[in-house]
Amino acid sequence: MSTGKGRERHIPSQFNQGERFAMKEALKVFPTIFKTRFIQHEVIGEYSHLFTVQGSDPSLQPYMLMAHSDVVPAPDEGWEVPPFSGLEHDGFIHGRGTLDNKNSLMAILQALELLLIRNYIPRRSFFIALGHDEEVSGQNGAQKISALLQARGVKLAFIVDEGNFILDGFIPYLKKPFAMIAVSEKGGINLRLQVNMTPGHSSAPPKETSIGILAAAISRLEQTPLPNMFGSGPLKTTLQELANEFPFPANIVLRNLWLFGPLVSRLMERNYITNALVRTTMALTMFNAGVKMNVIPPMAQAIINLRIHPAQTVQEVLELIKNIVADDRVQFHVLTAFDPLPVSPSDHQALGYQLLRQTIQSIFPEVNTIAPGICIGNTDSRHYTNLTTSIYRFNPVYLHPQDFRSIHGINEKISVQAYETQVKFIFEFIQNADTYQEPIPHLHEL
Ligand SMILES: CCCCCCCC/C=C\CCCCCCCC(=O)N[C@@H](CC(N)=O)C(=O)O
Ligand SMILES: [Zn+2]
Ligand SMILES: [Zn+2]
Repeated sequence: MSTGKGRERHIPSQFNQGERFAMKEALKVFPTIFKTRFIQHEVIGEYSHLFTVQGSDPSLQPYMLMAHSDVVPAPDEGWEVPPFSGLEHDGFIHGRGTLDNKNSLMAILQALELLLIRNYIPRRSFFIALGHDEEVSGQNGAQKISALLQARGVKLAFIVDEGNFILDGFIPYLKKPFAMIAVSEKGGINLRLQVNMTPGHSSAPPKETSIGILAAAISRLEQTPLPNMFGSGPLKTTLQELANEFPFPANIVLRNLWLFGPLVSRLMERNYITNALVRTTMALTMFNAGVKMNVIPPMAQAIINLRIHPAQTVQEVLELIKNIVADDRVQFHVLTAFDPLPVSPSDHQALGYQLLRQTIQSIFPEVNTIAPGICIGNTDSRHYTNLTTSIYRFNPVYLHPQDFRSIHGINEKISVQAYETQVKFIFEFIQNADTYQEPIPHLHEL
């Protein structure tokens, strides 16, 4: 495909020592961005940021780069360094948000700053949308930005958001890293289960209390995994793209999933991360009950966080859950719910996907395989399906299983080198997006 190389000059992504130091230390604002006349900055929903970078060729359809500034909580326990210290040591920047997703927010702004310092003027317009409430639904950030852009009549060529990575060490026998660009994401349900009972004196307890009834229901759910849905959704494509990276006979197995699918699906469900690719998962994340040690508890509540496989819907999953619980004393309250997202195009005409592919090959020449896949987590990009059918969830950062465990876990960190490379990737990507190639309209499969 044609690249932005057709432009007058391609700015090489080489940064001097001073810039690299500033990049690492840059917790200041980005002065050049804020004084550039073709960049508009707006604050949306009080704390989210929308940058509109006006390109020189208004005939090219704009795209959007996304990130979010908020993070999940991080109690000090278990952390090597205080989770909000931002301490740098051993070549790593430590802290909550260094992988999810402050690294992307800073890298996007840093890359743009470095381009502007070099008198870069984009040909293709683009937006930078930085949400402040991604971890708690995105309703006041991304959702409002999406509504604003829709009201302005904006349509996007594609979106790039967080969601997947360059994966290294996730699959046994696969020694090489590979890039998985998530072309869809699972659906989600936050479900509250509740049992109410008449309180009383604990010296004469009923046969079962609200806590016992709810705990038994939760135990049945944990002992009854939802069906393995291997074979539907982007996973088969992911594995087939990966086949060449595996030694014999694994490569033959992956090239013949029509025959070996059941074997592969059984192997995938053994590991908690790959299991999340083959089924709808349930996680009991909150349990509240009891008022006093000598009072029969009037109420017990539990929150279950479900991530829905692309082959299922919210309604189907709720039905399955109720059948497993099978106890009329347990009440169900759906707090939030959304179906799995549509699959974005990844063929040779998919502009956003091909630009990611091109830039990955340029910045990470050691990565031989780039495959479409699904994001097992959820992202703010789900709020933008009204503006584009091409949403890609990918951050150009190596991720190992222990790094994955640190996301929403403990000891989240990013190496200085990985952060610099992420800046370099975005620096190149923005220029590559200046191609004259335009997206081909994509109709989602029904
Ligand atoms: C066959 C290849 C194996 C592939 C293994 C997949 C490894 C998992 C890699 C990345 C998943 C990490 C998910 C990060 C994006 C999720 C961002 C997030 O935390 N979102 C929140 C809030 C929300 N938007 O719902 C969430 O709860 O998901
Ligand atoms: Zn997160
Ligand atoms: Zn995130």
